[in-house]
Amino acid sequence: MKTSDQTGSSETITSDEMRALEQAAIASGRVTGLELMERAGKGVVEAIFEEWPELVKDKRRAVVLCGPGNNGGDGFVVARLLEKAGWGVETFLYGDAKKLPPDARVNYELWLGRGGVSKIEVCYSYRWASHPVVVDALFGIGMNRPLPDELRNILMATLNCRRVAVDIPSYVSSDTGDLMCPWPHYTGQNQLTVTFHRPKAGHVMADGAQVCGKVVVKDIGL
Ligand SMILES: NC(=O)C1=CN([C@@H]2O[C@H](COP(=O)(O)OP(=O)(O)OC[C@H]3O[C@@H](n4cnc5c(N)ncnc54)[C@H](O)[C@@H]3O)[C@@H](O)[C@H]2O)[C@@H](O)CC1
Ligand SMILES: [K+]
Repeated sequence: MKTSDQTGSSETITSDEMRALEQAAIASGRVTGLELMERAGKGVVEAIFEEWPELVKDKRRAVVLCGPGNNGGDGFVVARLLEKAGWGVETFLYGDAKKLPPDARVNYELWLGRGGVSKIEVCYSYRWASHPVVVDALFGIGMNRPLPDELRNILMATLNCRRVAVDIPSYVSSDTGDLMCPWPHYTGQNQLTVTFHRPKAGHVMADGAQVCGKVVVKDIGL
């Protein structure tokens, strides 16, 4: 597992420490949650083009799977930035848009201005081969229970795509690296994981060290 660290230090931090850092930065007035989310989404898109430079000129199709929290919010930023770069982007939302947290809701609305959002159920019968890039923005450090089967089945169907996990694959616990659903251990190939500020234990420990594939740490100015 390689962590190409761009923030000068690669020791891991816990999800609680990350949340505390984010809240302190926001409380200090130095930055808003929305700015952090924009930087996170921008970091994911940068990492995609750094990892697969051939995708820069060859505009591709991407699918972004957005969850009910701020990880989903990052996904809507990624969708908007890829679409702005000329990509065909489809987004799917797991959860109720009306219940999205504020920063995620803003980015959901911003995305609506550029493209539609489908219910995640549409993915069950998807032809993934025509979508070489799938972005997993379902759950990040807020994942607190096993992944529902229907989401696991969707993610399993994308194994042959270029897979991009926002913050962490949604089936890996960020504090332990344990798999949060039955998941094959060999699936680190063509998996890019883009996390923020520092790696988390889940990127380097236990099964997470395998299934996270290439982990890139992007600075979001914390
Ligand atoms: N200001 C911030 O807080 C920032 C957050 N960021 C992103 O936000 C993420 C954390 O966002 P949240 O704290 O909203 O948490 P998540 O977006 O990771 O997920 C939380 C939501 O999913 C639900 N959930 C958790 N596990 C579930 C499961 N197994 N099945 C079904 N529902 C489940 C929770 O009830 C909650 O509604 C980070 O991973 C990162 O991607 C970044 O944008 C940086 C800034
Ligand atoms: K994720």
